[in-house]
Amino acid sequence: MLTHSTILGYPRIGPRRELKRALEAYWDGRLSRDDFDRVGADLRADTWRRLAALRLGELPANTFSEYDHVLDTAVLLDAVPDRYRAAADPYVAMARGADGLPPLRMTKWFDTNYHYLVPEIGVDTPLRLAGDKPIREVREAQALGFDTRPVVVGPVTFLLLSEPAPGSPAGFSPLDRLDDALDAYADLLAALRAEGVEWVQLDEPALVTGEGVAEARRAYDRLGALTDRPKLLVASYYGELGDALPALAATGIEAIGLDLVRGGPVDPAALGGKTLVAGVVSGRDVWRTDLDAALHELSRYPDVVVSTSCSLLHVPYDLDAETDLDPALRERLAFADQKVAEVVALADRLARGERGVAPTARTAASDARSTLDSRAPYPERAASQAVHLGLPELPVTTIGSFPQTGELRAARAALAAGTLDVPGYERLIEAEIERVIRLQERLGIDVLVHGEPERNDMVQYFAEHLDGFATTRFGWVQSYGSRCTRPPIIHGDVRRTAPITVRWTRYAQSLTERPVKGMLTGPVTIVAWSFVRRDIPLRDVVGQVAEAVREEVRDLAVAGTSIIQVDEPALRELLPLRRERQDEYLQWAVAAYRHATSSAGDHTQIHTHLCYSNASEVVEAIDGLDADVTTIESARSGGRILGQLDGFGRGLGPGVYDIHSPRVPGAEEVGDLLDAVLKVVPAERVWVNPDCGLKTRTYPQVEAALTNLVTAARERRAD
Ligand SMILES: Nc1nc2c(c(=O)[nH]1)N[C@@H](CNc1ccc(C(=O)N[C@@H](CCC(=O)N[C@@H](CCC(=O)N[C@@H](CCC(=O)O)C(=O)O)C(=O)O)C(=O)O)cc1)CN2
Ligand code: MET
Ligand SMILES: [Zn+2]
Repeated sequence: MLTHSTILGYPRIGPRRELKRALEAYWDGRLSRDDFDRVGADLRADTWRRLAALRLGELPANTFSEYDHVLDTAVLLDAVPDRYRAAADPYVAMARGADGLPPLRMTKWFDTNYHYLVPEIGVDTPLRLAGDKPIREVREAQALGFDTRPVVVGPVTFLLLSEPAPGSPAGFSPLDRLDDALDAYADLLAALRAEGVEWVQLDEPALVTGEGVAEARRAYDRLGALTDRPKLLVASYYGELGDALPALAATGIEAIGLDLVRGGPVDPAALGGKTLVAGVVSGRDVWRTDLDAALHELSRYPDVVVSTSCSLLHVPYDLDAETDLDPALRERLAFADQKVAEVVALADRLARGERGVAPTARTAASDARSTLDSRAPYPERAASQAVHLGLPELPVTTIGSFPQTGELRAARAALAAGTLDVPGYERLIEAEIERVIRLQERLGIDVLVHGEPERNDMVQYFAEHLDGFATTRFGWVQSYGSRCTRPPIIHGDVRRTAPITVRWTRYAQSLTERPVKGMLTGPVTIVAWSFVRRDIPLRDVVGQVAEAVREEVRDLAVAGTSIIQVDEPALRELLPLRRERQDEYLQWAVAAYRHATSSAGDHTQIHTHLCYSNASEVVEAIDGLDADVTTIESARSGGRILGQLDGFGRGLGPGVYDIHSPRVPGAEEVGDLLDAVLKVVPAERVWVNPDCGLKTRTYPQVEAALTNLVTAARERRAD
């Protein structure tokens, strides 16, 4: 049997973002491959030592990644599209693109703010054991004296998250290749057994969506029946297994991981005698666990290992680093290391025969805010906006942010350290806004932005200016590759006490005759990218934030802002993973957005922006937002969203520049994407814009790319 405590995974970016810095230095050629590898090895060693020091029973391995664990799995299985194989570093080329080669598509990992690279699987994509990363990590741990349980994305989830390679026959699905994948997994299991590995964890979070149940049965019947293999833990998380639980329980695997925080309790008999790896400590929030309630739940199962509900990838490392937090709030919090300590404490108490107490029922009843829709129907608004704005056909705009330069970040750090005063900081921000305005005028952009230089992050910035939020100094969580965020903590009622953005928008507008878009983050996104209080329903928290955004929209409009963009890139993120719960969510999420924007008059043009959203799943809801203009990610997915937007009756800007790659698209490439848009959407409603904000890019890249956007738009206007 397993020892009695474990975790499904641990953060990997480093407590001070060591991996981020090393990655960026390695990509820039400032760090050698050897030195980069050493940073990774140190992070892995520190992780195992830390977990052992916290007295965790069973340590995971292969939780590290140089970019993304789904990409790691594709490389492990040799599922590398041919076009990348000749690149100097195929892994980096798939992640970030290389000369002339766009990267793989990137999208959200389930309902989290983590993003993975989407593998492409075709009828004859290789699926064979070609790599040895899990084996290397196991050996590395052994050399340090630790026996570990390697964690690998499971075959069903891997294939469900993949997309058909371009040119696949109609009706082909990557899951059709399950048997080939299982051959490779069988080889991997044999190889790990040969290393003396006792347990392997195969992650199958995709099963909580209700898909892949029959395939999971087939996969684990087959892997379970192998004789030359370690014991198998199949881990599910982010929800309940539903029908997949009896399917797994009927196979020959040894243990099942359940998310008991999100999934709720199961009948112990349903486990078919397997060990339960019981996820009772939440990996999705920063709240302390109710240990008595968790113990009560744990004591229902005969053969149990205490665990986290999912990997700790989504929470910061260590609360002890946050010395500035209000002590009353700190008492309620637990980051990764505190959660590990909770798991260990629970295992100790369980071993002593403690049984805990049932939790008291939570209060629920939601008093959803009703929308005060005051805007006229779109055609009327559009007419009044057209007169007011006088824009050319195919107007060119950007999504909001311009490059966040090292000087800006350093200035913010200096402001926080007290070595730069507020007026000095504000002068710097104004200078940056002026630079951004002049640049856009020079490039011939039609609707300008102020560039968001004053914002550390589009959510954290608003959190810092609203009551009810706390923010952290070191609470970094990986979003993708080297990019991280510090999710704010919503711990009380949210309220706006003063205007937040009006000053900067007004300043930007004072510099130019062209319209400057006001720029706000929407209520769903602010909540989705924060850690949320649990004592009131989510929709009520979103309702409070919507009210705050509504006040800001009103103040911007009163200040004369003629276009206001309210971003909702996370609209799909909070979408329940199971279909049957999705409609209700979409209804209140859309209502919150409409409430937030309802304080604008009809002549104020409302824009919204979505990205990474697999927007196809929420097209109707996007329509329901009723924004006058919607800018949406499209370039990186080859414009796939276009097929679904023909019914969309308002302004539309499918991105024609993939800003997530350092690659600059030529005017012709941009023109081709634009032509594809013009085939589906009438020209008078098409906008020309990048996929997302430009904050992660450099000025030379941005200048070159936007020049090409303007060129492509002007050529088509002339036609
Ligand atoms: N919250 C959130 N989620 C999102 C997005 C987003 O924009 N925000 N976009 C999508 C993609 N995800 C992204 C997530 C992060 C970043 C990003 O660029 N993050 C920055 C950090 C942004 C930030 O908080 N910056 C702070 C702190 C910067 C910093 O590193 N400061 C230095 C000190 C300053 C120096 O000398 O450089 C330090 O702390 O060590 C600031 O500007 O003030 C990064 O990883 O580098 C981009 C996209 C989806 N999810
Ligand atoms: C992740 S969506 C980003 C929207 C934001 N306005 C920006 O341009 O950065
Ligand atoms: Zn975006």
